[in-house]
Amino acid sequence: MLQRLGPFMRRPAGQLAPVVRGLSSGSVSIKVPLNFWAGKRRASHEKCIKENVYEPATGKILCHLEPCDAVDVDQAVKAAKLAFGHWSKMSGMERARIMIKAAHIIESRREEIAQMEVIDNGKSITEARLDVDSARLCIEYYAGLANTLAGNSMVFKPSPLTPVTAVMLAEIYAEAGAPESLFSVVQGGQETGSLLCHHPDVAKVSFTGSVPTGRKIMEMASKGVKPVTLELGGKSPLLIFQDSDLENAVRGALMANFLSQGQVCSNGTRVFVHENILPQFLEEVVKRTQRIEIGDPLLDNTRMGALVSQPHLDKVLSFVDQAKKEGATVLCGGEPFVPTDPKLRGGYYMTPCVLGECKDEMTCVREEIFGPVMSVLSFETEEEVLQRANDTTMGLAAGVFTRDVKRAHRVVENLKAGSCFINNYNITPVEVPFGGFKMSGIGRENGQVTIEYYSQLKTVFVEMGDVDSLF
Ligand SMILES: NC(=O)C1=CN([C@@H]2O[C@H](COP(=O)(O)OP(=O)(O)OC[C@H]3O[C@@H](n4cnc5c(N)ncnc54)[C@H](O)[C@@H]3O)[C@@H](O)[C@H]2O)C=CC1
Repeated sequence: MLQRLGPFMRRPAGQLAPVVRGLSSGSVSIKVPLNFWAGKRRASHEKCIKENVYEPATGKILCHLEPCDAVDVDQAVKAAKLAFGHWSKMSGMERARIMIKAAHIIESRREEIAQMEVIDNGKSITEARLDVDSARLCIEYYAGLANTLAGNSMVFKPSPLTPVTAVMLAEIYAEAGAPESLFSVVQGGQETGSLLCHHPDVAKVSFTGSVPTGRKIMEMASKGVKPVTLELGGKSPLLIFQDSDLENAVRGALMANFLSQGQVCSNGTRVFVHENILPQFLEEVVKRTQRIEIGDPLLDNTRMGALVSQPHLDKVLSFVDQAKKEGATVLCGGEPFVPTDPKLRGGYYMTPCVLGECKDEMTCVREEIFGPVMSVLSFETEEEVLQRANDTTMGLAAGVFTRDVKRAHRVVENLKAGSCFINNYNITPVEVPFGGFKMSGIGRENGQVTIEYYSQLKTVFVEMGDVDSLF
């Protein structure tokens, strides 16, 4: 494993903390370039201003980001175009074999990739392992479909806050035998992103991020009349009826709010609870929220790691302050958290928060916070809660807890959201399409339908007889 981690340089031995299954928080410093095209890692061609990238768990510098400029983006796109030529001439079976090989490599390097993801992103190792599994399953699923279809090449720009693991994926595809530059990585922020959107050889733009940025992406893509897939933000409702299994409803509410420190687009952050069960629900949900183990995300027993950056942590905490000013009650959490381990003191931690006495018009109920903050609201009737649940510009996901099957289906039929969950939340198997209604996006990821968003239909007429001319 350490050999595989060769490119990631460890700090001097004296600074090494006890190793947790190979890596420990604060022990990694990456010196190798993070762009990848034409078969290898590359530095940006100009000596540009390097930006610091911080490890969320410790606040230490993890690596430096060299944003790609127009020349780099052009090279990467041209190389991807060449790769498309090779890939699309291969048989479906050959493409599927390469994808399956990539999935095997991911499986064999699961722990190493998961650890780098934790170091890059700050989420707990338990979640990161599941993420690696879902990446593998996704590739396996589409390998199954690849047998009969044409393939694409892709130039991927990760978030400048988490640049590390996408390059590992690029290396894995190369190792699996994919044509050079089939999957390339260019690093950078909005300028690099807009260069990609405007590049004449980019045929399709797929974007995951916030609604305001998604709007800009769509505008840019429209200049070249390019199709877009947009996976944007949410403010999803979770409806808990009086006849729910309370234990499962509480579990569902926690899963709907606190995975990845609340940085999950589909989170059910507006939790509507029937007024008759509100006190029991709040007591249980607060008790369990307070028990969530916060700390070193590389430790197995940690359930909540660090938020992705200091500015983002500040933003989430300011949402909690704003909620207090607008009359919500902080039932637990919502404070910066400083772990006892000295190496984690500079990390971006907070205690998960439950807000009570929330009202529909409050900022915490209307705006996406993208942090571990659950807003709880009470309701009386099904009709009322449906109207309030749908009263949002977004529509990514929604959930309902009830023992009444008829009610469950009636409610889901009326919820305006792309993914609806009955008696569970945040389940996203790769076979099932995922995407939003309203301003939460355009198009779908996962499932067979996604193929349509990444394919062109071509109709070919072949005349076997004579042309029947009117002239
Ligand atoms: N629907 C979905 O599947 C998912 C949606 N999200 C959403 O993403 C958001 C959080 O992610 P962030 O990275 O903070 O979003 P963001 O919108 O700030 O940034 C996303 C990406 O866009 C790039 N970018 C920013 N401005 C740009 C511009 N003018 N032109 C081109 N590129 C630009 C950034 O460099 C980054 O890579 C939340 O709203 C969340 O709900 C997150 C995960 C999944």
